[in-house]
Amino acid sequence: MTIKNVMVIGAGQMGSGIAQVFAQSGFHVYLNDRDDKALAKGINTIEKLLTRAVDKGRLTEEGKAETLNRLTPSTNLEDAKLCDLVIEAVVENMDVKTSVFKQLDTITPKHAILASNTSSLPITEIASATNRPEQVIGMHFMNPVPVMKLVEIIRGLQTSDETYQTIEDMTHQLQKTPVEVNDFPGFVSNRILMPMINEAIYTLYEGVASPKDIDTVMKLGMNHPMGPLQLADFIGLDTCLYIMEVLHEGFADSKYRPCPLLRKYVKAGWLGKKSGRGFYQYD
Ligand SMILES: CC(=O)CC(=O)SCCNC(=O)CCNC(=O)[C@H](O)C(C)(C)COP(=O)(O)OP(=O)(O)OC[C@H]1O[C@@H](n2cnc3c(N)ncnc32)[C@H](O)[C@@H]1OP(=O)(O)O
Ligand SMILES: NC(=O)C1=CN([C@@H]2O[C@H](COP(=O)(O)OP(=O)(O)OC[C@H]3O[C@@H](n4cnc5c(N)ncnc54)[C@H](OP(=O)(O)O)[C@@H]3O)[C@@H](O)[C@H]2O)C=CC1
Repeated sequence: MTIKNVMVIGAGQMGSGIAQVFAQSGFHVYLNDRDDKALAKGINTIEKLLTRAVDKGRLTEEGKAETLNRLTPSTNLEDAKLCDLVIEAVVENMDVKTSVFKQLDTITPKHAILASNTSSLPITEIASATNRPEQVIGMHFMNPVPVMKLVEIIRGLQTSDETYQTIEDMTHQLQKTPVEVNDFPGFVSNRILMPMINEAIYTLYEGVASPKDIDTVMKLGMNHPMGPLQLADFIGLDTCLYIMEVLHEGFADSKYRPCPLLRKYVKAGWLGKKSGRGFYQYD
């Protein structure tokens, strides 16, 4: 199948990065958000990152202008009727995602593939909100999308081989490396990463060390590029909590219980870097 037009839904940190990578790879991209302000912020982030790429000599001014020309901001989901592929990157909540997929199923052309950038939610359940489960798939990018090479591709129970192959080929076209995984809570990435982050939060909660010292142990002791608490702030504490809840519920195993401190911070609106405060404070 030939994919020309792509819609990315949700202009947050992941959606804007995904839209940028597709536009830089020559696709026409509709970046959709229900909120004008969020959309403007997403486009602004892309412009800044492209300018940085020009300054660093990785992109020409012409390449930057062409990339921006391929990006169309959208607040109308009906624009998806022009798209061959839609990638949903809204909040990590099953009800919100299934509502988006239900609408997309009626709006998009019959051939269109519907992908989710979900971090942990079952693709099979998202697919069941549509009448085309064979064309629904997980396309899980890593944050920050323009930098990270991995895309976890998740097959739902009914995802067809043709859909899988199209998305795998597309991942190579984006200069990323695909890894095929089956539909289990948290897939591979967050089944391993998020319990480590949750354990770091317990380590803080139990007074073992300060946030900075916990992060230093993992950075200097294990060569991680960011400490787990800094990484949690970077991902978003709301997203971390939602993922832990999916693991806890999905495996029905107490080893995945979210740390009470994580819940407390999310309730306080301390969502990490994006809200200005999490385990650290940001200007
Ligand atoms: C939750 C999920 O479902 C799945 C996930 O995504 S989990 C999160 C996965 N991501 C990680 O684990 C990231 C861990 N951190 C890192 O790899 C690194 O700290 C990092 C790549 C983010 C930054 O690298 P660094 O060497 O510490 O900093 P820095 O030198 O400033 O940045 C390196 C490059 O990344 C770019 N970069 C950094 N942050 C960026 C961002 N938010 N968006 C786009 N580009 C970014 C910088 O522009 C820089 O590129 P150039 O200098 O070549 O232009
Ligand atoms: N953060 C990370 O490191 C990673 C996150 N993910 C996954 O990507 C998805 C998005 O995460 P992230 O970008 O961090 O989240 P953000 O909070 O940064 O962005 C989500 C965006 O989606 C918008 N949105 C919410 N509901 C709708 C809707 N119904 N229609 C259109 N737009 C909507 C939000 O708008 P508003 O603010 O108005 O609600 C917001 O602009 C989640 O599923 C997450 O699990 C995957 C990999 C890594």
